[in-house]
Amino acid sequence: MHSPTLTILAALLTALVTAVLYAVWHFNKNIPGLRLWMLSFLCSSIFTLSLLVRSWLPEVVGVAISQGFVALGAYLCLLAGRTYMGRRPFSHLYAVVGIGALVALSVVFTVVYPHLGMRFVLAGLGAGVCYLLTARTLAAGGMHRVPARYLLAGVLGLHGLFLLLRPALFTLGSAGPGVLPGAGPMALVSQFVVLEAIVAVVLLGFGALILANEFITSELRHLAEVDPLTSVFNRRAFFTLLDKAVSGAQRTHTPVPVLVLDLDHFKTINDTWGHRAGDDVLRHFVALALRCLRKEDVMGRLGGEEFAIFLPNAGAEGARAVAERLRLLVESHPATAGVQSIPLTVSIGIALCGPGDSAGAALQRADEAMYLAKQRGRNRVEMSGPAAAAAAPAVVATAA
Ligand SMILES: Nc1nc2c(ncn2[C@@H]2O[C@H](COP(=O)(O)OP(=O)(O)OP(=O)(O)O)[C@@H](O)[C@H]2O)c(=O)[nH]1
Repeated sequence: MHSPTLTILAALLTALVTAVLYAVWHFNKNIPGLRLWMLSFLCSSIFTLSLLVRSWLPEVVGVAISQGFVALGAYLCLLAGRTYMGRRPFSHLYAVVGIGALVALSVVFTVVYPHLGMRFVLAGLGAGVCYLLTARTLAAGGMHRVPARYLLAGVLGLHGLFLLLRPALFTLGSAGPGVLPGAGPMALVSQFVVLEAIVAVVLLGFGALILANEFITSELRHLAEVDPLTSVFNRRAFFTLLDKAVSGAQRTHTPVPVLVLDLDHFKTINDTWGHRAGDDVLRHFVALALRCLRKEDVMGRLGGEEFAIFLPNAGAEGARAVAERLRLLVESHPATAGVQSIPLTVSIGIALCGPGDSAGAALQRADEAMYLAKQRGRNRVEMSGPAAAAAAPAVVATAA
């Protein structure tokens, strides 16, 4: 295909991708880095447009615009990647100095020592390094969390490498028999370079959209699974996770201890200190509880001031020890409302979810054990029948 036709195609596609990213960003302004992705594509659009009007501009102006916007676009891409990954942005001073130096050198190699090859090297250098750094930034972390990020990192890495190696292609092309652009190997190289740019624009545009989609999906999952007040799992998500843990444990015939925890006299706390202080107490309680748990233990809020925990790798005795530690920690760490402290205690029921048992039934038994703890004076740990037997010879109930 004729090179100018390819350039027009590249300009149209880049403008289209920019418009799509703008629309997505307009309705999802909370997606980190999306505005920067969009601005990066805007720079690429200006660059491709500048190629189309190049013959009407003084050469030095065309070169300065191209070099400036290619480098700025790549830098914004790097910033977008870092923002998406929650990394600190660079000082923009480095970028201003770097881009300014690239543009100045390009002008030198246009006006003072005209050298097309050096201009290609300069254009590829700044942008190539930025794309490679973006690829490295996106590839950091765990692949299992956001696999699509790796696709984008791969495309960015290949594009960055191509930009760095591109001058070699032109050297090869100019060594061929037809040295004029538009004929012979040089024309083929030019077409290949524009084709690569078109493919890169489309893939990077898709990559940015996939990232945006991934972010929205994980936000929705978070909203659907996590209790907004305490940031532990909500009732539904806790049940799902417990069900999964119970099915896994039944295959290995290891019972899963389930704890139901209910704050004592929470209504009085609300009535005395106000609902907002009550909310703070709930968060304080969760923070204390998490201090007693291991990484694999799961905590959820069943509703109000009632919570549940399951401990996948603890037996009956281990569960009892955790519950007792938690009870003591809560008792010895009152919450605070301003300078005053709010005394706090918790009643805990434990049940074991063994082979042939269901998550719902185990939770029900743990709930009954928790009510027994309430009846027996609160600030206690009680185990339901089979769990108590499994924890023997430990004393069944612990008085406050
Ligand atoms: N601050 C706050 N209070 C809540 C929330 N959810 C439920 N509550 C309150 O928690 C209180 C629960 O009271 P009760 O069920 O009587 O239980 P209790 O006072 O802890 O008594 P016992 O459980 O028998 O020790 C009610 O006053 C609810 O309004 C919440 O998200 N924030």
